[in-house]
Amino acid sequence: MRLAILGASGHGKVVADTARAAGWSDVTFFDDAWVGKRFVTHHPIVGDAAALFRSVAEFDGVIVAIGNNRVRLDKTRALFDAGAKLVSVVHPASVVSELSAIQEGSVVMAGAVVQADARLGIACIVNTNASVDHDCELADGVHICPGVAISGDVVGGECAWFGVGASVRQGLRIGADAVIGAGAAVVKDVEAGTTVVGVPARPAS
Ligand SMILES: CC(=O)SCCNC(=O)CCNC(=O)[C@H](O)C(C)(C)COP(=O)(O)OP(=O)(O)OC[C@H]1O[C@@H](n2cnc3c(N)ncnc32)[C@H](O)[C@@H]1OP(=O)(O)O
Repeated sequence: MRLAILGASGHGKVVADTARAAGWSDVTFFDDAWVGKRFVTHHPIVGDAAALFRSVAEFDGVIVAIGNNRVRLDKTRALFDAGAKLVSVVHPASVVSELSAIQEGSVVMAGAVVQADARLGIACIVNTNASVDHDCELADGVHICPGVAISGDVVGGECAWFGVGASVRQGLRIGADAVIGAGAAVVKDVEAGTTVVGVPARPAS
């Protein structure tokens, strides 16, 4: 089973490791820095993004491992349009409810938990030891960083970024492109495009 990963960053390294644990036997990277960088750990980088777009048919699965939410989502959509078979990668040591739904191009890292009736769009990241509780709706391109706790019924807008260790009270609406700072405790809705930090979280000055 051949998996192509676009993005040879530290995040890409963890996606590759997660994919291997999930049963992908052959992992190949593409990255625009490939001329000067030929390996991520022992996985080869064989070309740039354009090379992947030319060769999508050669892979059983394709996923984008770029940390920037907008870039990851844009590349994922473009690869879909180019006919790539986008796949989700779920670590076997995560706990994902069979009542949840995770769309293509998303990744769930080791130790993460996704509870019943949670719904995740395309190109989402549920990072190491994060939890997404029941009935959450996360739009395309959301990143839940390591150790984040999202309570039940939370809505995360497109490309919202939940920083490491943040907590979010149940039932809140987090707007598109919002940024939740590391360690924040979110107890009110967050407007689209707003950065909030602190306990309780308030807009960053
Ligand atoms: C596997 C992985 O690595 S996944 C990646 C995980 N990474 C993260 O989760 C990072 C989350 N990012 C953050 O929390 C960032 O600090 C942000 C986005 C909130 C702000 O970043 P920047 O805009 O670069 O802010 P900057 O670092 O310049 O700080 C500006 C001010 O805000 C304060 N501040 C920054 N982040 C926070 C925070 N999380 N909580 C409280 N205060 C903060 C700083 O102390 C600083 O205050 P000062 O002006 O009084 O000195």
